Amino acid sequence: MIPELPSLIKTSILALVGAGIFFLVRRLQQGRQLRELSRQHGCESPPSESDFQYDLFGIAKAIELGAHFRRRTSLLYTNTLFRKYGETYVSNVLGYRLIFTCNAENIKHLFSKGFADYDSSPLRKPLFAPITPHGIFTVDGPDWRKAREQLRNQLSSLPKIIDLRLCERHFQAFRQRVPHNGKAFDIQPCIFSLSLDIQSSFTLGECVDALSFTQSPANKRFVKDLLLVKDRIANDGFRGPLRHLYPRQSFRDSCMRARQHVMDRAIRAAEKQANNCGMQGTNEQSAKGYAFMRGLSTKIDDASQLTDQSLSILLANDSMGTTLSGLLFSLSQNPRVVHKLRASILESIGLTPPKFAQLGRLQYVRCVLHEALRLYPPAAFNARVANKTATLPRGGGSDASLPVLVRKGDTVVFSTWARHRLGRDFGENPENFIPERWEHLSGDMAGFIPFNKGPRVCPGQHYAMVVLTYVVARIFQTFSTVINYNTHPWRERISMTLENENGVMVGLS
Ligand code: HEM
Repeated sequence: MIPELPSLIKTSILALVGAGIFFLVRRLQQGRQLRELSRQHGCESPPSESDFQYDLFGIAKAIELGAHFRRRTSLLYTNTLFRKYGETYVSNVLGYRLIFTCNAENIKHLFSKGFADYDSSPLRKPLFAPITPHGIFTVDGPDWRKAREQLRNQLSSLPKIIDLRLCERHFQAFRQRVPHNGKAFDIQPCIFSLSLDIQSSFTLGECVDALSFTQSPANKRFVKDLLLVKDRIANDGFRGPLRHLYPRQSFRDSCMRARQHVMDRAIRAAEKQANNCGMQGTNEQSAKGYAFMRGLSTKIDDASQLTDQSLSILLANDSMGTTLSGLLFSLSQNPRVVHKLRASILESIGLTPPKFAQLGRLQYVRCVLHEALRLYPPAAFNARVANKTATLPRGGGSDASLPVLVRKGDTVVFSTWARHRLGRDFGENPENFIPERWEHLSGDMAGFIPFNKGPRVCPGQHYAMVVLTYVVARIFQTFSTVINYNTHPWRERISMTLENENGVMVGLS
């Protein structure tokens, strides 16, 4: 029977009041539980951003963050806030509670003891899903452990997986791009192309020829799609929920094409693997050399999963570009270091391209790379979401020495950029490029986190250091001077990694 209108209204009002009371009681209960937990762990609140105390819905703060991202001042802005509020403070962005930290103990906690309490996927999954739905960057828990295990063996045996003859071929292609007689050019895009060529050869077993003057239309399209995808992921990361307001068609198209490009090769690798089954040995090391995808196809027979993991490795590639671009920018302003760097390389190994065993001898190359990774960490920011009520060891109370309660769903944003530049972990003048500081410091030291640490540490760390050492050695065996043509200071451009918005204008002679 259809109830009369007045009784329908009455029922609705009663239901609404009931729901309201239920909601209120639950909030009060949760509040009481949180206060109790806070008391048990000795937690105190960290400072909240006072400039936004009346911004109840976090809209003004979101606009402020967006403006800094567009003006390329996000890193300066957050460092200013760390100086103002201390190493840990809280912001409200569009109703989400964000805890910003650059405190060494808090970051160490996220990497180690507190690792299981925090996830990456709530933030990354919506961003990466169209390109790598089940890639290692996108997943947590058992899926992540499985992906990690699959990658571990493929990135561990360095002399087997790194083909220095191939690196040399790519270096020679890079050399073709350097104008003669120290003429000015923007070295940054060449460096990014060099690392993409190295990385695509390594991952797919075929080069995308980003440095070539005769790149095929298919490779050109693939590189263009990858760039668009990476840019969009970075922009959407900053936009948060507002990303839904922006059209996504071209992003989806690029994801689909880039995935298909890699999928075609994954299918071929999986078929080859199936044909080789039963034959002696594996096909990881074919006549063409090692290819990550072929190696992985001995572990994964599903082409879609193989595509996810291989594309993830390609997306991680820019980090080497950031490191070299930051290094060359710093060197352009430090002729003393360039002179010392070249002399140290020539003294250790002379002018012939280094062999694998010789790379470890290049101590000063290691120092300049560590210094570049410190000042220009490719992952300048990172974030985790609490998957249950958890804590951070520091940031609470008037002197920030007490633990902080982190509620389930809160986001902890940690800044590698700030950790590397504020404070005294690295000795005097932390904002300056001084490779000699690494003659007394270790790359394993607690506050140095370009590759993160703990279970989710970058699995490509050692691979990257070998390849970077080779490239730096070859550049400075070949050239003795870096002429500085930069007329603007370094300015952030946050994509999947970090670039100099103004380019890196140098001459090599
Ligand atoms: C200078 C070069 C590099 C730097 C600074 C770097 C840095 C990082 C950082 C900070 C992470 C952790 C991200 C997070 O937990 O949120 C990471 C993850 C990762 N990196 Fe690298 N990376 C570099 C090069 C590479 C290379 C060359 C490869 C592959 C050959 C690679 C493969 C990966 C993978 C697969 C992950 C995901 C690990 C996981 O989620 O368990 N990286 N990298």
